[in-house]
Amino acid sequence: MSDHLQIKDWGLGLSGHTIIAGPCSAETPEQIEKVCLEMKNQNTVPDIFRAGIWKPRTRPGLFEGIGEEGLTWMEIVRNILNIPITTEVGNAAHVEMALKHKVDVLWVGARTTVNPFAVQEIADALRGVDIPVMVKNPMNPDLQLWLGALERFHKVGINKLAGIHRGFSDSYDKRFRNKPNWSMPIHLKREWPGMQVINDPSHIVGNREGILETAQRAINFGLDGLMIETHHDPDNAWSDAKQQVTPARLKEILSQIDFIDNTVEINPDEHLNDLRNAVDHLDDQLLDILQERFSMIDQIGAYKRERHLTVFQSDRWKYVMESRTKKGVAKNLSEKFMKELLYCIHEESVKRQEKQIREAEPVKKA
Ligand SMILES: O=C(O)C(=O)C[C@]1(C(=O)O)C=C[C@@H](O)C=C1
Repeated sequence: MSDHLQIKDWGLGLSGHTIIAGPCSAETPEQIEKVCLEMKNQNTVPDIFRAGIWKPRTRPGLFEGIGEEGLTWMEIVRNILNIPITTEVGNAAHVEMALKHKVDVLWVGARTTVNPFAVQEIADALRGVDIPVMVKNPMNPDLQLWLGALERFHKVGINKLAGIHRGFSDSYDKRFRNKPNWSMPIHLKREWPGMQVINDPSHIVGNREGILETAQRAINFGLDGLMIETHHDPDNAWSDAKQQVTPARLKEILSQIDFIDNTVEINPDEHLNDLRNAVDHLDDQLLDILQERFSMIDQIGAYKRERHLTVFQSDRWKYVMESRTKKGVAKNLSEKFMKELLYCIHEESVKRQEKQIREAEPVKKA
């Protein structure tokens, strides 16, 4: 997996954070021309121009993309902006058309990433083709599906790869169109060292107002670029009207973001070294304490086995959970963190005790 190429090595002349912008959908040649001219006039030319040609819509009857004809309009982008172009592909026929019209970068949407059959079909259509592919996270926060889709492309020889974090479907949390889960791109980067992830704040927030804040958070976390839907007349866009911004607003957003350089490795000075040494020491203590706790847990496990008691003790667990969470919150630890930590510890405790019971000699009945 290590032989994949980062965005700067895709041969497209890109460096630093990658900015991808353009309309949600290609609508008419005039629309493409207007967006490009406004980008040029505003002096806010992205690194890559995006335009949806085939739109996966949740329900039928909405604008489902202009289709192949829209790809012929990409010449307009090349003439005005002279930058690479990316579009979404959802099946082998889309790939064939995109390649025919010399699209420079492909992306796979969240609805496709969830379906390994569809991803494999696209990957098979790309066997032997040298083109970068960006894979959006699946609709649900399943890291394995995301990784799996990237692996399918890698296996057919695509080595120019990146992920796109566009948030996750969550029908209860109305604050977002697709809720961000910042742990996911970080997990992806941990699992596949060197894998870069672009953030798509437009699909995360689903409106124009929240884009700047979400984009800044993505950069703070160390993501590698932004994909922002941009239209010369967002209110009258044929799809995603609420979340598209004008080129002028794009310019404002990009000028307000503090682009923290994520390629610079920290060269620790004495102060940082001291702090890290202190953390090393504290982590050692944490591990000693955990070792001690699990030794007690094993003793309780032996007791339970002898007395023929179940591993899970709900009243005791409720007390542990509530009392520790309260204490943790008083020590400025978040309730969410406390609950996750305690669930994790409890899960390990019950697994150990159940294993003790399973592996021990059966207790003789008196
Ligand atoms: O108190 C017990 O019975 C334990 O085994 C300890 C412990 C824990 O991890 O704190 C583990 C399992 C039980 O469900 C309740 C609590």
